[in-house]
Amino acid sequence: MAEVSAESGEAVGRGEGVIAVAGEALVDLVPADVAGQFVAMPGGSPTNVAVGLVRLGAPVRMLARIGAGAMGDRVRDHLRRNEISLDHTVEAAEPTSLAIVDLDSDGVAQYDFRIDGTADWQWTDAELADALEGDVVALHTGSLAITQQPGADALFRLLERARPTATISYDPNMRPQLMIHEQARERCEAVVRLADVVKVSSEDLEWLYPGRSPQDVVVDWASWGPALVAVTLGGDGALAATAEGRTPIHRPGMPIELVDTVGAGDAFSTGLLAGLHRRDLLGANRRKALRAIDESDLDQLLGEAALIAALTCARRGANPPTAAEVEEYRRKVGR
Ligand SMILES: Nc1ncnc2c1ncn2[C@@H]1O[C@H](COP(=O)(O)OP(=O)(O)O)[C@@H](O)[C@H]1O
Ligand SMILES: O=C(O)C[C@@H](O)[C@H](O)C(=O)COP(=O)(O)O
Repeated sequence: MAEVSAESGEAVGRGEGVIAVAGEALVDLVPADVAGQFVAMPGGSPTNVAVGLVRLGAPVRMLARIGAGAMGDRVRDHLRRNEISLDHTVEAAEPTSLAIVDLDSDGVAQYDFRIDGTADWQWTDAELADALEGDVVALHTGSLAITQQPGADALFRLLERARPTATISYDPNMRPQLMIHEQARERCEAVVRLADVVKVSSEDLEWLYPGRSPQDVVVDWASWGPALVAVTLGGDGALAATAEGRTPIHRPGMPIELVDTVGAGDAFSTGLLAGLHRRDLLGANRRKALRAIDESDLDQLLGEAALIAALTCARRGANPPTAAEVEEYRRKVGR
């Protein structure tokens, strides 16, 4: 395990290996300051996680099918600008998916999608053949890419292939308007059973299991195999349960001036994965150590994830902070 600095209480040093992230690379249309206008911002839940990880200094491999035309070019530019290689992406002939964002008066985002026949969901096994070559210690996926057919099954087989060597990380990021409830729940539960780390929002759980409390589901899921299950609760922070623990721990949210919640959940996943990477807790050979994470380390990890999420909520769209921005914020507030 990485050493812990007596000064900050944080793990010092860095884990080895690359975090692979698989899934949609699309364009979010985010409401602009001028009423009725939108700003086109490259996004897609897994893409947001990949960008956030690179900005925090973690080595990333992006597995995405990126569409044709100007929108696809924008997405490719976004990845290049964030120093993410296109080597494991597919330049697809199909169009790029669009997510149209609506914000309520509190800045909480709702999504509408244009995804018919778009590039993201057309994975084949052949396109993913080299996805795990080299030192891949974790594979993160979720959201639409693991539920929308025909590509979702190829991605699921990739998770099965990755499991003997890599930590599997999953964010269901449910989109009810695009999913059939029973099928989505079955797929979600199958991925939870394969995963080591699961991050899910309380909103997703309400849709998946109406009437059940997040506390109840999180303990249940943690008994199915994952070492760590975290449930995000919007401004109320997050809950987390471990495979070994009984009572979930709660980490309150951080007070911020909210601009919008676009990418908040992805930023939380980013914080979790970056923290696990830095603590050298990723990779199948670290599974035992990950399962043994203690309560105070877990609490600290949730705090790091909440900070990344809060800083993302404080600016427009899915625009996660860099390590330097996180440091600057910490210096400012004296933490
Ligand atoms: N109003 C808020 N104030 C501070 N942090 C927030 C706020 N809303 C969300 N967050 C942070 O973002 C995380 C994810 O938000 P949540 O809304 O639960 O997920 P999602 O964006 O996936 O729906 C929360 O756990 C919290 O850390
Ligand atoms: O991939 C999607 O479903 C839409 C994304 O483009 C969007 O940026 C998003 O997923 C944000 O998710 P959140 O982190 O749960 O807010």
